[in-house]
Amino acid sequence: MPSPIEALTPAVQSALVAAFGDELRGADPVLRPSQFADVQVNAAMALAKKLGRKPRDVAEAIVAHLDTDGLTTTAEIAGPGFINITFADDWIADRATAAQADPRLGVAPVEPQRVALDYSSPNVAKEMHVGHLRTTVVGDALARILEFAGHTVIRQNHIGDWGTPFGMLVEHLLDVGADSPTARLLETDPNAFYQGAREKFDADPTFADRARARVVLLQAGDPETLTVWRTLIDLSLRYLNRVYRTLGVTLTDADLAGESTYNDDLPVVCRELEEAGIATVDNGALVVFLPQFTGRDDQPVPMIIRKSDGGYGYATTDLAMIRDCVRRLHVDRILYVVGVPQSLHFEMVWATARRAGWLPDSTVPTHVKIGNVLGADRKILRTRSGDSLRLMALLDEAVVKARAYIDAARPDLPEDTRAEVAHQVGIGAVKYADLSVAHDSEYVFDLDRMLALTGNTGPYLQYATARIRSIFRGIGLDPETQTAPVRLEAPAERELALRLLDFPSVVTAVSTSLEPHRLSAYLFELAQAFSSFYEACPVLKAEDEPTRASRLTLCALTLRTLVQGLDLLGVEAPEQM
Ligand SMILES: NC(=[NH2+])NCCC[C@H](N)C(=O)O
Repeated sequence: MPSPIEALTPAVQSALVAAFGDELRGADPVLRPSQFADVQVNAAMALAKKLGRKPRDVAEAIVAHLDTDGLTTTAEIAGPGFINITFADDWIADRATAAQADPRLGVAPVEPQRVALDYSSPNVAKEMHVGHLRTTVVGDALARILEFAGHTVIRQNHIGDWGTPFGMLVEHLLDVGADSPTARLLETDPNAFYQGAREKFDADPTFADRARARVVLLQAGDPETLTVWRTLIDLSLRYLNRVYRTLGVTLTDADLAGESTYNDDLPVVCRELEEAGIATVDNGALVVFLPQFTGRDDQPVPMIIRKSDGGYGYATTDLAMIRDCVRRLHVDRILYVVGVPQSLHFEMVWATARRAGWLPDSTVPTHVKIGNVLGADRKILRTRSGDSLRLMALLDEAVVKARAYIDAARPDLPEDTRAEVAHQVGIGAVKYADLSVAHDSEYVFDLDRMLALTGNTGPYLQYATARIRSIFRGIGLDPETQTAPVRLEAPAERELALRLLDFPSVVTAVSTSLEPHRLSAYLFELAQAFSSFYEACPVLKAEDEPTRASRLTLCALTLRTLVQGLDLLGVEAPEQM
């Protein structure tokens, strides 16, 4: 279902053609939301210049040829040549009624694409930190939004499960035994397991030698070593999956594509690039030089794909991943939800993949850049001892704080309900805070602000949904079955209905721009419009039955839109709070 502005656009385009001829077919009529009307047409300004006429005359000609077939009531020229347009109440009301009857709230599926989505990607045997919170939460919101829009999403969690530290980790696991309490640390406190291995490595030269020999065995595919390595990964996955379940993200073991997945492809990638003359040996390493990427000295920046010791890095793995995604999965798009600093790395990998013929022009790669999470001192969030903050500890703290709130606000709720609501509110607050700022900007991690019941926060929106549910609970009505026709009289009703009709275009826009914070901003505005409506318009005590029924439909549609919108962000909406 097109938004009001989208519905009006073709009519204004036709008016442009009717007034000024065929060369204006397809021209952008520049429709913008306005504080003076429902929408403003700004096309006259630019057109006047082009046509050598006064903007007001151009605006008058557009209005004279405008036929909106009942969609609008007035089109008035203001100032130098703006056209202020008002939508017809009946049209808005009919659309709102139709949206409430539609399980997809008017969101029409788009032309489906196959999208590979690389997100989360933490390292095995390491605690996830707040940086991973963002790559996980933003990636998961994008997965949900793209799927809802109609695309096929192939989630790819590139866990760091390979590399030199695994010699030491495997050797440590062999020493302590897979059933030991130390091994169980991988599930509960992976950093402690890692530290244990590291300390032995630094203190005990024979252990260090064994660790080095183990790396060689691991890379050679020694079956016994691979079995222990597999156990290490499995134990670590219990930790990762616990974080994912706590966060309520949609990643499962089926989405794992660890770095090790591409081991067999890495030599092939190197050989093919060398044979094609794209990579050359330089000081013993195999490197790709791309003339378009130059450093300060104007010399090309090398991208190393095989180190002089024969080892491989991220560049080679990422090249193998592209090659595989295009060949085997036939993707139209590849999205990488990864930190801002990796930007040049990805540009170089894509350029190399294009030259090698692995990335056709029809496949579009995008780096969804993730900004840093800061502490109150505006430096990267760390513990007092300088370590990166454990994600699980932050999440636990958020839930404890939410629990204190709900215990005080709703002592009437049963204990297990309060525990569940505290979880939904605590986790929802942290996720929403992350999703309400542009993904490439930094933000300060502040639990008190995230948990506030006012402002653009998760709890504010969750509370708005709980409040609407309580209206329906009070009269024993199911909001899903509330489909009485919407009628518009009060300005606040009209304002709310107009906002509701924007949902489909917001979802579609976010699925293209990959900016979940625009959905958050929309939901916040919608909740505010609902608040104004609820203050100005009595619902249960409305003056007559059709008005009451209409207002209940507006309440139900608002509830469904907020809950659906929050769900697309991966934020749960408690039944009560
Ligand atoms: N292609 C990628 N996903 N690269 C990002 C890897 C992130 C790395 N595993 C980390 O935890 O820092």
